[in-house]
Amino acid sequence: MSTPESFGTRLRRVMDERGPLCVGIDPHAALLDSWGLPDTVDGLERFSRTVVEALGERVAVFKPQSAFFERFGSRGIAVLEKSVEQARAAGALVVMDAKRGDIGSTMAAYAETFLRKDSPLFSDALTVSPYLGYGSLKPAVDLARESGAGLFVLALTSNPEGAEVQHAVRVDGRSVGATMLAHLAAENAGAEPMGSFGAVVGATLGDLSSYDLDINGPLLAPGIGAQGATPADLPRVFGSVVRNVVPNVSRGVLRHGPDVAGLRDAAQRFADEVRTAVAAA
Ligand SMILES: O=c1ccn([C@@H]2O[C@H](COP(=O)(O)O)[C@@H](O)[C@H]2O)c(=O)[nH]1
Repeated sequence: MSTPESFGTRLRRVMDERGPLCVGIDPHAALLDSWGLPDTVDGLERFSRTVVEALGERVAVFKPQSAFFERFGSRGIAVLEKSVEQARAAGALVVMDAKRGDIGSTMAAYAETFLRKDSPLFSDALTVSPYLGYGSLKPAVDLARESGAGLFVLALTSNPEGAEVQHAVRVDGRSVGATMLAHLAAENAGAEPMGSFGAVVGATLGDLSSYDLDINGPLLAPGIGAQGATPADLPRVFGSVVRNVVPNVSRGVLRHGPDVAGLRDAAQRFADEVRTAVAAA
């Protein structure tokens, strides 16, 4: 059996071709309403299809937020499956934002759901929570390697509440967030052009120079737009690893729909601002 091309390799290529922007597919009830859509499965389907059709051939990555699909039950999950398929068919990579994390034996089932090649919800990468211990993620790490998929591990999240856990200092003097980054650096050691095991690090967090963000892997950076960060913040937050950053914008783009030109213009504006910021770094 041939080894699949790794997520890190595929991500680097699409970032080089399209720029690094990741657009979130977050069908909030308020957004459905502002788009003139009902808060129903039909509204969910029209919203998601519009986003993918507008941006699928332009952005590097889509990040569907699973919660907004799950709230509609099995029919919402069916829309999510279709959206993933359409996004991947358009050449974008899909990072499923489901933030899964559990004891290893259950984690293995989550991994089967999102990281097994023939699963209906197979995604190029999955967000995972390491707060049952990094080692509990091993089934997902192993299956991601086998499938050529990736993970984004919550290390330093964009929300202010995350600090009480992630900045907590262990007996060895290292913070919890720094420990997660160190695990990821070990996972990605020697990978070229970069590893497949990324960290979630909020663009909202200001100066992170006390953290070693050089994990030889991608850094998914939510927080731009609705949460107040801007592309211009990226060099200050990420320093020398800014070229590994996948900046995520969800509501900041989505609020410009349902007009396709509005969505495309908004995504292009963010993409241009990211390019300018990264080039100047
Ligand atoms: O630290 C994190 C991790 C994930 N998210 C998710 O990203 C988007 C952000 O949406 P915006 O509308 O651009 O604020 C959303 O799906 C979050 O669940 C995050 O914000 N921070």
